[in-house]
Amino acid sequence: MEKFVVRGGAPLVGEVTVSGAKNAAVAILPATILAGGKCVIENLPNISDVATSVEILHAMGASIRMIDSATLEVDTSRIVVTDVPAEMSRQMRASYYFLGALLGRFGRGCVSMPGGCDLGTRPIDQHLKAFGSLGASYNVEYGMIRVSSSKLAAEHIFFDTVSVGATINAMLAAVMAEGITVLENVAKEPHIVDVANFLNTMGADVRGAGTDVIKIRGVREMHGCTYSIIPDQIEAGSYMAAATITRGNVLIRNVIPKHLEPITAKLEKAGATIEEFDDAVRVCCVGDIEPLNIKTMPHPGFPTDMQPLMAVLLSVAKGTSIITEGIWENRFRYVDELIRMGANIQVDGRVAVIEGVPELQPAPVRATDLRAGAALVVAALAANGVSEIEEISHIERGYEDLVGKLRGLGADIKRIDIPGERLRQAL
Ligand SMILES: CC(=O)N[C@H]1[C@@H](OP(=O)(O)OP(=O)(O)OC[C@H]2O[C@@H](n3ccc(=O)[nH]c3=O)[C@H](O)[C@@H]2O)O[C@H](CO)[C@@H](O)[C@@H]1O
Ligand SMILES: C=C(OP(=O)(O)O)C(=O)O
Repeated sequence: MEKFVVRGGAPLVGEVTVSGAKNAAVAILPATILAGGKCVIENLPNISDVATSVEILHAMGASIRMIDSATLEVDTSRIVVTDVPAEMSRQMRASYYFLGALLGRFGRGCVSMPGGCDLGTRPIDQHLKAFGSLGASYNVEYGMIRVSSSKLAAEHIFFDTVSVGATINAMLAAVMAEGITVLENVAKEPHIVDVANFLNTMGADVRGAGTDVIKIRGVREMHGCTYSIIPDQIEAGSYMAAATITRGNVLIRNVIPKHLEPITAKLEKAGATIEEFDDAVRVCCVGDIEPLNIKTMPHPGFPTDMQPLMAVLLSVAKGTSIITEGIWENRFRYVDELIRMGANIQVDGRVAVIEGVPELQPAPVRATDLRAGAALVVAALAANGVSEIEEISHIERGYEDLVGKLRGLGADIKRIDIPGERLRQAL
């Protein structure tokens, strides 16, 4: 087991470069299956969810070649296996995208119920509804989801709830279905647009991504391509929050400022000064943190994945803030850990009432999920003294080289292996 040890209390200062978006990468890698040929994917983040996706592709018969640390060539022409190994698909949420991609190319696919962050129930009924509407049959048995179809046909699908995963899975399954598929009430996140752009670069005809309605004209075949993944909105937002709470001054490079707007607006209200450039933002903060009310919503609303990071920031605001979680039924599990660090937060269902305290205290804490883990690291950077964050494998699912990037900003943080550290102390 590994942990981060952070000595906090100093402002973050300098420049940091954001990696490619996790939630786009984990959809684009399975989508290469639809090419049945070679794709070169650039700006891939070096995170464990990407490693798992690559391992799955490899296990299914794809050839993978590393071109550089952020670029892979994925050749899916020789894929024969359409069952994703269960132990691999359970390691991440996005393994469900293999279903859509396999169904689209081979008319069949099987994955185990996906893993990912524990945020309460994470149903996949809308994914199955989309597959069913396109003419596939499916069953869920012994934790395995199996889909199959002799011929997919276009359909008009109205989603009952706005779902990132179901929108992407429906696009993957429909790109080669005969006719024009219309998807309504879809998700509009930047990664939805990125996946649609990738599919179009492979020869698909997907229009309207980023709006409420996506139209897909089925094509007979697709082909390989070269594609660069968008920067990670949430990784960028995490550094923005860290710069603000530590009263730092950080230039965050490789971002699309437009994607950050909901985050920028809230951080400015909290007291940060944010300067936008073409592909960078500078965040600095000198004064008090002002309290805020935030409700998480589908894009272009405030992103739920930033919610724990904002809770940390608001725990040292001058007054009372309210955060309402509009997407997940149980995304406040980290609050107990934050309370160990001196925060004053009351949670009632999906609402957290945060009474700002003058400062956070260092403490040993445990990452309960990916963004909760990142939020605790940010809390530790703000707390004067040494904190330890355990269960960091959650964090490493989604943040490339968090330690290296934070050290580049002057943070005192290290990653240690707990048994190794005990041995060193014993000697
Ligand atoms: C790998 C990935 O991209 N993960 C992101 C994705 O998760 P994920 O794709 O799992 O999230 P969804 O957008 O599907 O879920 C949104 C809401 O819809 C509900 N729902 C979803 C599917 C379904 O079939 N039925 C249903 O009821 C969920 O319970 C939730 O309340 O979007 C979430 C919302 O922005 C983010 O927090 C996750 O970081
Ligand atoms: C919830 C998240 O990820 P996943 O859906 O992969 O669990 C996240 O990225 O914050």
